[in-house]
Amino acid sequence: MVLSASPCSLARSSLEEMLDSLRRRDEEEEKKDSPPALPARPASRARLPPARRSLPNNFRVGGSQRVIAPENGVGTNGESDLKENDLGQKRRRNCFERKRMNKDVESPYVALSSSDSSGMVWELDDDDNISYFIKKKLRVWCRQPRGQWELGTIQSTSGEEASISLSNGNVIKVVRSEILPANPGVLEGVDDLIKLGYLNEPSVLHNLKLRYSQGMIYNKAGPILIALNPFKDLQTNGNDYVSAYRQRIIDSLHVYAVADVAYNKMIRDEVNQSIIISGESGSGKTETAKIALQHLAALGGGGSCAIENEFLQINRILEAFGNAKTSRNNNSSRFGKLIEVHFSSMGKICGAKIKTLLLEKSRVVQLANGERSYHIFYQLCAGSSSDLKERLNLRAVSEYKYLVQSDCTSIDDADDAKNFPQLKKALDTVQICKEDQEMIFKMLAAILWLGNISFQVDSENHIEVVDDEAVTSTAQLMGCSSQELMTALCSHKIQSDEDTIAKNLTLRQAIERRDAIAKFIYASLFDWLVEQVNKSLEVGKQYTGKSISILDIYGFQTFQKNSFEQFYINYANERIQQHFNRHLFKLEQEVSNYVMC
Ligand SMILES: Nc1ncnc2c1ncn2[C@@H]1O[C@H](COP(=O)(O)OP(=O)(O)OP(=O)(O)O)[C@@H](O)[C@H]1O
Repeated sequence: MVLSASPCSLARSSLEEMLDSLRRRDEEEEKKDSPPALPARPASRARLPPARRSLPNNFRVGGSQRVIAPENGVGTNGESDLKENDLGQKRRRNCFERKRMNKDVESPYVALSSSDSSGMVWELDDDDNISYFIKKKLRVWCRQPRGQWELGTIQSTSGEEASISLSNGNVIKVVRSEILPANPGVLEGVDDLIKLGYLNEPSVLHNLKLRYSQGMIYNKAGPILIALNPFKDLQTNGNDYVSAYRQRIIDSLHVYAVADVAYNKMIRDEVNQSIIISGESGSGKTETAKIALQHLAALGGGGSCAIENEFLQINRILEAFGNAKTSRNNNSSRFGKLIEVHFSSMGKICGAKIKTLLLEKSRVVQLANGERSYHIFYQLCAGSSSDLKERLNLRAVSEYKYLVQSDCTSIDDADDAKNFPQLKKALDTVQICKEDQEMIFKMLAAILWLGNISFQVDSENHIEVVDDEAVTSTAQLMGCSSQELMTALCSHKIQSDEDTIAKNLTLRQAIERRDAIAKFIYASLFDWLVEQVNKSLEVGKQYTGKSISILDIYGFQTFQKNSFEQFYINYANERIQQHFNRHLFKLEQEVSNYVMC
């Protein structure tokens, strides 16, 4: 999962600014048929990766391959310098491919003559690289047949193959293209990936894994924070930890640092900030967003826990109505959210706004095996009082077709019955009155009963609704007559200039109509709830124009059958990934330019 803080304009949401800027540039791109430019980034204070600083000043870029090499030639440095240069140079090489031999040299660099005014330019030569690695017994990564990477040292080469002695003592043969240079031990477990001399896939994964095994879930990649899901409580959050962090008793990498940077920049530079959280489903985006929000509440809450508590209760509502168990995550957010926290000129929280996007409506009517619908349905069935059950004619989960179409109705470690009264308390906190709460539960029960409505086809191929308890309960909960409901489910009205013609639906169309009504009710209910939450966040607060936004949308998804929803979700993720790539690589490019100047 990746986090980054970036400033945007004052008046508008920073995400809106970012998306607008991307849109504008894409339009230009279409015209020019050239890659879109980057969105605005901080002009100053770009943190220069330390690895760059270790490059000698006399490094030049040679040839069209843009290979960076030392100007002074072979053997001018000692062994350590060579290794250092080696690290600086080869970070962009992908593998030891066969190229050209120069037997006279001691180092992996080979001199090439150049017509450019700077004289000699140096280029890495891969056979010499390998000789150098063999001679110095430097470690390499080699890819195993099943795709995993193993650490070893090259013993010898023969044609396109190399013999690698693995750390467990085995010797294996690997093709050269499957060998990558490994970083020296001194770079093991660096906190910033940019410090790695070789920035290849196994080196990055090894570094993350090593730190993870030592309980360090946070890593940096330049200005980006990489948070790994610990799947357990590491006791690195909470009020005690926040105050220790603020007093600088603890200064290890943390989401708090990202929130701190965003907060300080907003106050100092008076520029709105965004924290963008991206990653695959179950990687910990929502948890990370909560931790960032908790820290912002501590920074801007003026010592009071009220705002923190309010965020907690709002979160409970959003999770009940917007989260569900998926095959990857027992509490997966099935919607995206942008939380805008507003601050006064003194840096105190003076309001917040939640914008939600892309709620997965299809989940209400269609479930994959091992997955559940939205938590609220199970909470309502398990936790409502007998009075409420009677008013809603509510049954057990097992009696509703929408809920039993998957083989999963409960979650380990989650108590639906216990969560329901807590949800009602949260609804009270955001000032949703008892009458409105009753209406919410009525709508949920109506959706469940709607799913139980079935159809039959008569001898003349006419479709009819089976007039049973499902129809009467749905109609009663919706506040209409059974006949009105059955007509709406079976026929389609076409309005002509003079007349209204009723056309009978086919069985498939009727089922789609029924499901569409259920999805529409749920999506409208969700939007209404978010509106109520925002109203409660607005009470007595004044918008000052200063804000920090946290974006948390659910990750990429591919199912056996993908719909327009997946297209939307994956497209949104693509754009965020694109922003991340542009942000990171543009920064790299700037540093390159800086080094070359
Ligand atoms: N920092 C953390 N500390 C402890 N547990 C965590 C942390 N981050 C994630 N988890 C665990 O992993 C689970 C999944 O995390 P989370 O719901 O945040 O993932 P996500 O990336 O938001 O997934 P989705 O995209 O499906 O919503 C959490 O329910 C929690 O059990």
